[in-house]
Amino acid sequence: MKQHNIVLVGGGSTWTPGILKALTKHLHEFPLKRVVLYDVDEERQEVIGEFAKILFAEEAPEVEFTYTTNKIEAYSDMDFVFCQMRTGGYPMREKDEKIPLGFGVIGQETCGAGGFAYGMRSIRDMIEMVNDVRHYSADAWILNYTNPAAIVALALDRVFPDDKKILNICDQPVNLLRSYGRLINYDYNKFEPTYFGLNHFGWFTHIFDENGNDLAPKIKEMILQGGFRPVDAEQRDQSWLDTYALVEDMVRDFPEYLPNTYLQYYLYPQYKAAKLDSHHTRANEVMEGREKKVFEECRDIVLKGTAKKSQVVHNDAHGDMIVEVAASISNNLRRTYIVIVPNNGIVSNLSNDVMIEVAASLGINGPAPYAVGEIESFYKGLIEGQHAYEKLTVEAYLEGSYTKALQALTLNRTIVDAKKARLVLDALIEANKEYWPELK
Ligand SMILES: NC(=O)c1ccc[n+]([C@@H]2O[C@H](COP(=O)([O-])OP(=O)(O)OC[C@H]3O[C@@H](n4cnc5c(N)ncnc54)[C@H](O)[C@@H]3O)[C@@H](O)[C@H]2O)c1
Ligand SMILES: O=P(O)(O)OC[C@H]1O[C@H](O[C@H]2[C@H](O)[C@@H](O)[C@@H](O)O[C@@H]2CO)[C@H](O)[C@@H](O)[C@@H]1O
Ligand SMILES: [Mn+2]
Repeated sequence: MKQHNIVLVGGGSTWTPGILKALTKHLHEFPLKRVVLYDVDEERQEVIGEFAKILFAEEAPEVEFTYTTNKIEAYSDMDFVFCQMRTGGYPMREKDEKIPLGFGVIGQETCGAGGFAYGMRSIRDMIEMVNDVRHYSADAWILNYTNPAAIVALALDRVFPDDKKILNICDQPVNLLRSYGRLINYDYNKFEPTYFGLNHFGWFTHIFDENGNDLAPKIKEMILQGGFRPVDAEQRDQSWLDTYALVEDMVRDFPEYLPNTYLQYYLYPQYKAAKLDSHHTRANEVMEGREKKVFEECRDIVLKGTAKKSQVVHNDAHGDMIVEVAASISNNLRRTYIVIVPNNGIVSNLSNDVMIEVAASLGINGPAPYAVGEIESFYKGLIEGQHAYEKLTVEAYLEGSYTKALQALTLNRTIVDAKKARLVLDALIEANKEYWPELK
């Protein structure tokens, strides 16, 4: 089996320890020659990098491991680029969440005005990353987690239409599958799901078992009877438990399909905005929780000189997914994952340029998505509105257009009112001066 060279862009991310753990766990199907962590923040990179040295020495000493802030070292001679950057970091995420809430609309990492602001920041760095990678490793696969994945995917498709080796992914569908598995006490690995939508904006239509029975009706029934919790509920903060709990309301109101958790921001925008605390948002929860814990534990591991029994290298769907996707592509395994691809007729009544999230078989030539066919009016209407918002966001960035930015936010279901959209947009422009192009 081929031994791979891989780089993690955003090597100082809170998710890096989990991905590294997944890499060591999957060596049998995804052998490694060289692993590089790359980040623009030297301090973050050093903490995670020093921890990773210990992890590899203990779990896979044969792997050449380095960390760097140098692009040439990071991107030269790579087979896979795993990308998970956050332009502006958590302090900007905090503004994305708090500024819209100050105007009474949803403030969320990837949805609504917050997702718009984050998207406008991510596009610039993501374009730069692809150009750099292609300069130093023309054939590398780029697997991207960077959010908002829907907007990033659309922007990269626009700017690099002929690049067939960029794949945008999200772990939320597989997290939902794991959570359904826990709910009905069934091995989620045996599920065969059908799913359609945009990223953070989709539905499971069926969840088949290995005998061809659709388990979706049973899952919906159980949710209606006893509520819904994430597979790793014991490790979740309260805000995520609240988010999962509201799936019950969505299933009651719209019982046809099983919704992605993120749809609640669009289906109940006023109710959700009223529930969110504009003084203490998810960004605060993460900075006080996951970020603090990951960095403290990594420092502690370095002091102790061992990563054995560490909590920080706990492994979940996030780490597993990106490594398994890489293994499926590299070894032509043709396993099925839910990924983000150009529509090109997969949902037959949506336009070709929509970046849809669907089940696809992943092999050496990339994703081969399974056909979905026609979708019904409710879903088509929601998706087309959201796609128009995403497209206008990308165009606002590429053209430096204030009008398109205002159109995008007005179309977003979490805002709707154009006067409110203008107020939020102006406040976000002020907060993002360092990152966005000038909008005229
Ligand atoms: N698609 C998904 O389902 C999914 C799941 C989890 C996280 N994410 C995304 O993964 C990313 C990381 O999340 P996090 O919460 O760990 O954030 P984080 O801030 O802890 O980590 C991001 C890292 O990226 C670095 N960075 C910023 N700009 C960079 C650039 N241009 N080049 C290289 N590195 C850069 C930062 O310095 C930071 O260390 C975010 O975009 C997040 O939204 C996506
Ligand atoms: O609010 P955060 O930073 O904790 O999470 C935001 C991300 O939420 C989803 O990711 C899940 C992930 O699916 C799962 O593996 C698990 O570990 O928890 C995460 C949430 O904490 C979402 O898919 C991502 O796009 C978000 O960035
Ligand atoms: Mn996601």
